Amino acid sequence: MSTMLEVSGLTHQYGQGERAHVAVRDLTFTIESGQLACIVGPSGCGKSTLLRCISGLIPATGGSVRLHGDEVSGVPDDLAVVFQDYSRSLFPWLTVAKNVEFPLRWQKVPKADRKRRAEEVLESVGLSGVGKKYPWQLSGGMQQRVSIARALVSRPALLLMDEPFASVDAQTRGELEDLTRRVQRELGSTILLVTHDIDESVYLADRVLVLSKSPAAIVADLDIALPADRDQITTRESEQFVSLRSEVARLLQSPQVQRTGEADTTDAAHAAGESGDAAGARTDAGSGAGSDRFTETHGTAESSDETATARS
Ligand SMILES: Nc1ncnc2c1ncn2[C@@H]1O[C@H](COP(=O)(O)OP(=O)(O)OP(=O)(O)O)[C@@H](O)[C@H]1O
Repeated sequence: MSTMLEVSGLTHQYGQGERAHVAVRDLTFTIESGQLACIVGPSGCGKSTLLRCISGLIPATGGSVRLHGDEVSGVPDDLAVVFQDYSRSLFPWLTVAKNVEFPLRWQKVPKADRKRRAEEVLESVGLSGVGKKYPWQLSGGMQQRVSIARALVSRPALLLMDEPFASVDAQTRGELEDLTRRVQRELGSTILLVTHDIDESVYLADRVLVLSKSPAAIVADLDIALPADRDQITTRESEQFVSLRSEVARLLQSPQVQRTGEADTTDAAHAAGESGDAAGARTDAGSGAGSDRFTETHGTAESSDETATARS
């Protein structure tokens, strides 16, 4: 496997002087080509800032980001981002097909190719036949599928996903998780996905990076050695899965993660205010309560050394 993304000593500071706030400090990691990696960390720790720096939307104030060897200094052509808020990222005045084609117009791909590729990618996300509709005529889950299709249509070298399923109901969320894994395997995409949801990170990923409170530092880098074929019921029931989610939950409650030199009270209040998702059964990285609930319910938090390898 070749290295797709190389993040070295990445630091981002918002503002200057007394108003300066260091959101991420000295982060170093690599993502291999074809990997699906998830980032979890407490609310406000700097996950979105990290993705914005990787995508070139904001400049790093220290360190560097390289995409297949090239230093990122603006938004690279072969990088795509899926955001949580699909309603704000799709163009309501364009049909679904035109929304999906949009990045190809930018790349000056001929019209017939654009149409064919948009149809293909819509089919791969289970939306063939809706190309002529407008986004606002679709359900939230379908709109997020359109966003994913639009991100994939240009065959990006790296797909960044920032809490992509946080605004849909629990059942749709499961469907979109499965869609992401299927598409990633079929296309061999490299994906870096940020989530608050510990269960989701373990279910989706080949690898989970656990971040500390702001300014974010990498506390653990876990291999998720679950079988490639995953199923919302049997995988989540498996001992290996339960053990891994315990491992991540424990890490998120560890002093290493909770310790914070610079996080302000707003961050702490924000973290405490998070209360898991509508399903009520997930464990939320932004909520100590979620982890307690897990411990009470499942009480089998054994060492997961067999299934998780801490790389750092
Ligand atoms: N534009 C900005 N100007 C100043 N500070 C900012 C800005 N954007 C984010 N921050 C601060 O940087 C820190 C990290 O924010 P960021 O949104 O990256 O965290 P996050 O981990 O993605 O949060 P959440 O999990 O709640 O989405 C927070 O303390 C936040 O208040």
